Amino acid sequence: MIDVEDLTVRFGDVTALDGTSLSVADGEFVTVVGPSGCGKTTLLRSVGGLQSPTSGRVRVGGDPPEAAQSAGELGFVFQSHTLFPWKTALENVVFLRELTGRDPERERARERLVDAGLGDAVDAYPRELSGGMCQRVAIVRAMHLGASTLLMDEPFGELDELTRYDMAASVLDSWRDTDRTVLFVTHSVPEAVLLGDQVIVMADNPGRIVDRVDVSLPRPREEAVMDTAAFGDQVADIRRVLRENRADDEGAISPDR
Ligand SMILES: Nc1ncnc2c1ncn2[C@@H]1O[C@H](COP(=O)(O)OP(=O)(O)OP(=O)(O)O)[C@@H](O)[C@H]1O
Repeated sequence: MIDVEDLTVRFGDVTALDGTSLSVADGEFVTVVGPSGCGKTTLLRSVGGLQSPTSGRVRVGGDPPEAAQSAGELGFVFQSHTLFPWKTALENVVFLRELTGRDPERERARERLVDAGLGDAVDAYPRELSGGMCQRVAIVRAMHLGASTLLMDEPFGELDELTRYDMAASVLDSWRDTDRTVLFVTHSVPEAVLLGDQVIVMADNPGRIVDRVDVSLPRPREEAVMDTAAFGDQVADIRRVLRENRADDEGAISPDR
């Protein structure tokens, strides 16, 4: 359970988040879209305890985020991977479990890497892998940690179109199997609809939540759902909300994405 109450974060004159409240129930997959600079990353970082609020309160599973993090209950995937360069892909994946005193489950970790199309990369170091491959390792690592809450900030940004949807399918599979809570930031409205139970729509100047849209598509969702009229309607609805709340043209989300 994620609980954000009246959260304001200011950086000097910039109000990155203005009195934002948000509640994500256990097991929910909530996606976040909005124009560049509307505070999506700041929201995620605040939930993860990486950003202190100017005012307001954040709780994860009833605890301050810092406590949830040290208990290994928070997993992160950032826009650019944060792998340890001196560890192989497999060692990177098991490390966080070791750090939090859990069974590293090496064989399961190896299987996850193979399932993510990284069978040949298990014993490779990050410098030997492409940016997209490293990002996939980082996603596998977050899944393998088994944290009850997963915070993902544009995790597929560096991936090509096909790999993006393979990874989306693997994140959805893993989420369904473990029932964890996910807060997922993306610039892509179709990706937000494909993945989310709900889509949080944000606006900028100041950064705030302007809508929360239920995604009424059945699960499990395959990529083919994106070709249906119902999917197109949901995407169009969210794009309309984005346009209606656009402060100006600068930095606005492209309606084609
Ligand atoms: N550490 C910081 N110091 C100063 N300003 C910051 C800092 N972090 C974020 N900001 C500002 O706060 C606002 C929100 O930034 P944030 O990165 O949260 O937006 P975003 O929606 O994630 O953007 P993007 O989609 O481009 O990643 C922006 O105006 C940004 O410049």
